[in-house]
Amino acid sequence: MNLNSPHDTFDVIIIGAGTAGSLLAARLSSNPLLRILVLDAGQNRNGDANVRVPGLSRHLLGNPSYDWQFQTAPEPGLNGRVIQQPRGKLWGGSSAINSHALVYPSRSYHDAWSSLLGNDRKEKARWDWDGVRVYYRRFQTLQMPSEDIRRQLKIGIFRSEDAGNEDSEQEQDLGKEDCHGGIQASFPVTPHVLQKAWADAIQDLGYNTLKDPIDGDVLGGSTTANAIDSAKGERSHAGVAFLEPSTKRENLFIRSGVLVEKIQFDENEQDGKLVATTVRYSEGHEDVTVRVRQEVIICAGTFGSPKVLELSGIGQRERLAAAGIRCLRDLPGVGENLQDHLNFGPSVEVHGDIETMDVPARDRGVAEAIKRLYEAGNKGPLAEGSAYSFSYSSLQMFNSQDEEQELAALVDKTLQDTSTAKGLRAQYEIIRRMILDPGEATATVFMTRKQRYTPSSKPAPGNYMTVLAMLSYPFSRGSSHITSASSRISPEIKFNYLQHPLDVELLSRHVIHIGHMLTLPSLSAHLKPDGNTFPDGFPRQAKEVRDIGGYLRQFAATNYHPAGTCAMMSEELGGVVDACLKVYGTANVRVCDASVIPILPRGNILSTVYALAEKGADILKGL
Ligand SMILES: Cc1cc2nc3c(=O)[nH]c(=O)nc-3n(C[C@H](O)[C@H](O)[C@H](O)COP(=O)(O)OP(=O)(O)OC[C@H]3O[C@@H](n4cnc5c(N)ncnc54)[C@H](O)[C@@H]3O)c2cc1C
Repeated sequence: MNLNSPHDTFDVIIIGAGTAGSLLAARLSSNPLLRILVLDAGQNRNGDANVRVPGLSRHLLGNPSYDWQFQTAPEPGLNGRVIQQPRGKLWGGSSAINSHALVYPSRSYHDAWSSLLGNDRKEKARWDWDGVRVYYRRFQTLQMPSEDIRRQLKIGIFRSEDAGNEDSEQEQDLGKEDCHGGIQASFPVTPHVLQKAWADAIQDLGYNTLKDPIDGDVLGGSTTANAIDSAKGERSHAGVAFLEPSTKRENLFIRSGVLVEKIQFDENEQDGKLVATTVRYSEGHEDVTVRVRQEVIICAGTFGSPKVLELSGIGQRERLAAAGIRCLRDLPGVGENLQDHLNFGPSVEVHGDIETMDVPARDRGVAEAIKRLYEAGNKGPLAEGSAYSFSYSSLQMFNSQDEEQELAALVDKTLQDTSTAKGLRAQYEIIRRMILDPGEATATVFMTRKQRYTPSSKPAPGNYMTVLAMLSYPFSRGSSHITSASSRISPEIKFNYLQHPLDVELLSRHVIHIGHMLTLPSLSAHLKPDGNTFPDGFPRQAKEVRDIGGYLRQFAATNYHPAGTCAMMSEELGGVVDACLKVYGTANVRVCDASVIPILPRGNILSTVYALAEKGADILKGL
């Protein structure tokens, strides 16, 4: 490879054409003066039916044509279970294989994120709510349903962020002002009886606010958006929304099916910082080296980004030595601080005439009819997502004053007994505040219209809804590290799920609350009297935390939200990137993807990844 060839020299090299990488490529390539190269191990599968059709997403997971197929080491807190961690290996990355739900974080979450940066708070790189809120609208276009559906599903009013006057008509105009990005966000087209029942139940509980879900203040919920283009009945992901339209630009180059091995640095440092000069990748059996003039941006995801850094000599000195890699920068935070959202809740049998997703799973004829309906006009259950019914609840919502005090004392005592490093202490203090603040959610509770925990591989008879509590801010932390100098070997991944006692305690308390929700007339009217509850033996109205822990260890599942392995925090707290996404100790290497999220947001994280990529693009463009 002739490195002097102008064809192999780029101003910016983006590693990973996933969720964040595709968005960044689109935004940065709007400047025709920048010659940009995007590298991804996966292929362009934008036209593939399994990717396009929302209801076929189950065919993507565990399939090497789309999925990296990561898995954890046996997890001691989950009875030694090995947890599958799918990650997208295609254009659009994990946004092209995920479950579409679009959920937004809270104002104080972002304010807390910003506090982890210490004094590194530049005006243009602010990560508090005021510094980021506009980006939560920019990546998407809202496709609002009819008035009738909005009423039935109690969908909040999205308003324009910058209209200024709270009362103006424009403010109420469903967010047309700012929401004009490539991702299409839609709601159920044909509301299901259980989705309506959910929205009613949330209202009966008194916490459907009908407020704008993107305004940072919402506690409560009802029906959330999915990243689905309802006009086409197709998944809307970063590969199709951002990367594909940008391929027309002559300054954007995309190389698919190539595995990045490492970044290489100049022998001379600049002001004591490493200067990236080339990126090496393999294409089949050939090694290729490309030169970079300005920036290398790693967007390889929560497992991929720390791996690229470690293979390039940036990470924990001892780990790199053990893998046979020369350490160029000892940066202890690389690959640490791994966290994920875990969920659990009962599957309960509903009346036999309520058609849930169990019916096509069991009955081939029904599945064929649904397929034909889709083929005839991209409509029907295959055109919609599987989870729209959400709520964000705080334990404080259900507690008496005495119970609140008891919870506060328990949290304080447990945290006193848990010794931690400085960075984690700062995070724990934030999580403690979230738990004790009645205005913050401690769990996302959501409903799917199908059974889980089926004892055999075939769906059990009967139709079900499953109500799950997902702990918003877990305390347990793990790591993802290389064990070899070969880029072909997967990292060793350990989450230490439920290792922290408060995770078991808080998730169990939310599961108890699900039992209360199921007694509300709006939901209980749909439950079959004496119907089944899964997992087998689980008490539908569990009353005690001690009754639930064992079920969590055996049945809790991931929501597939791993984050945090290249955390944006001050270096003193164990951070890996600064407020401008730059890796500490380097002059021109940045990370921009879920790995930089220092603490998980209250709910699903896709919107945060898009928002941080939008913000990253503005930072890089000097805006
Ligand atoms: C099954 C599943 C369901 C989910 N459901 C939801 C949901 O409903 N709502 C929600 O909010 N979130 C959901 N998520 C999470 C969300 O999709 C991810 O957090 C987000 O997409 C991550 O984006 P990213 O840019 O960090 O990484 P990714 O989108 O995974 O992108 C990383 C890219 O880097 C490439 N890459 C990695 N290493 C290399 C290398 N060495 N060389 C070349 N290329 C490389 C990969 O191929 C990939 O394209 C889900 C995730 C999964 C997997």
